[in-house]
Amino acid sequence: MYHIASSTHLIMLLQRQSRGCVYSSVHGFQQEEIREKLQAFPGGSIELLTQESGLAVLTINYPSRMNAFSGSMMVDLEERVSQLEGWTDGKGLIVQGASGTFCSGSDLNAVRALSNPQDGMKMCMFMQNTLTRLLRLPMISVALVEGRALGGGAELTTACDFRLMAPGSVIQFVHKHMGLVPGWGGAARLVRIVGSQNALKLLGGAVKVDPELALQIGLAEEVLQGEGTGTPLQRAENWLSVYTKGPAPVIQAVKKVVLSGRELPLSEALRTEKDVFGTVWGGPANMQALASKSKHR
Ligand SMILES: CCCC(=O)SCCNC(=O)CCNC(=O)[C@H](O)C(C)(C)COP(=O)(O)OP(=O)(O)OC[C@H]1O[C@@H](n2cnc3c(N)ncnc32)[C@H](O)[C@@H]1OP(=O)(O)O
Repeated sequence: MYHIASSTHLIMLLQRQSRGCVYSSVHGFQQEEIREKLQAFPGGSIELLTQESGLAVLTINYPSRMNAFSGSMMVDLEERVSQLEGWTDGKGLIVQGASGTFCSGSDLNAVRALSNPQDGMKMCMFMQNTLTRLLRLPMISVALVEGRALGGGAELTTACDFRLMAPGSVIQFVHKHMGLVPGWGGAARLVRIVGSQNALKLLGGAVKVDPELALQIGLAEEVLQGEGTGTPLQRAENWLSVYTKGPAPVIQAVKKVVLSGRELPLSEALRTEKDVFGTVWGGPANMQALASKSKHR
């Protein structure tokens, strides 16, 4: 029998779908098994700070290894993403590295220990799931790149909606030099950001992308200039606040309609847009705007 779902039910369904992982047990992926393996390579942490303003800061924290991802940090990241998925007041997210550098990719000590193809594939599925969920969070996300974003670190930047680069910073897909290709979803996302020609150049040449080149090819949105106007994090917060000003349900709706436009075939994206529209139409922000007879001059 066919049931017409209530709009709340439908939205919950959509939310679950949009949070959806790429891999599940159907693909031979056992989350608990790989979590256990990854936990055997400890070090560093992923810190999450949520603010009343609706902005959160996620920090990759392993300075003694240039913020490389240990196994336990991969597990940490998955847990922080789960926390953010449940944060109803969230509007914006900044992903940064500790101590003035972004992330130097996976911890080479863990990579060496997990170098057999089966373990490599499991780690790859785990990180693809996490980074897909990060990109699909119902908030606008920014990677704040200071210092270097190398290998998996470069891939992580592509799991954010925007990239802001500090002067002198570098994004480099060094995988070719390691005899690898991206495996955390970085190639698929990069093609969508800069196009296949540019992606081929960046991956094939393991090109060091400085802020100027990043702006030119559309990898970065802005270079955070302006010594004396606050820390790079404050400047990134200022930049993001322009897009997150307003009530959380409206900002989250903005992200959802853009996300569905980006990821779904047109007919499906249109239907999703209609459903998301239904959540804000006649809502508190809409009623308030109508009552105040606002003009947009
Ligand atoms: C699908 C994922 C694919 C991947 O991510 S593969 C990994 C790709 N990343 C790399 O190959 C980065 C290798 N590291 C480097 O090139 C350099 O360390 C880097 C980041 C340019 C920094 O150079 P320097 O400023 O000269 O500093 P340094 O080399 O002395 O590094 C400081 C300490 O950090 C360590 N480190 C940096 N990146 C690491 C990593 N990815 N895994 C494990 N340890 C890493 C480095 O070994 C050094 O430690 P220590 O002081 O010698 O004990």
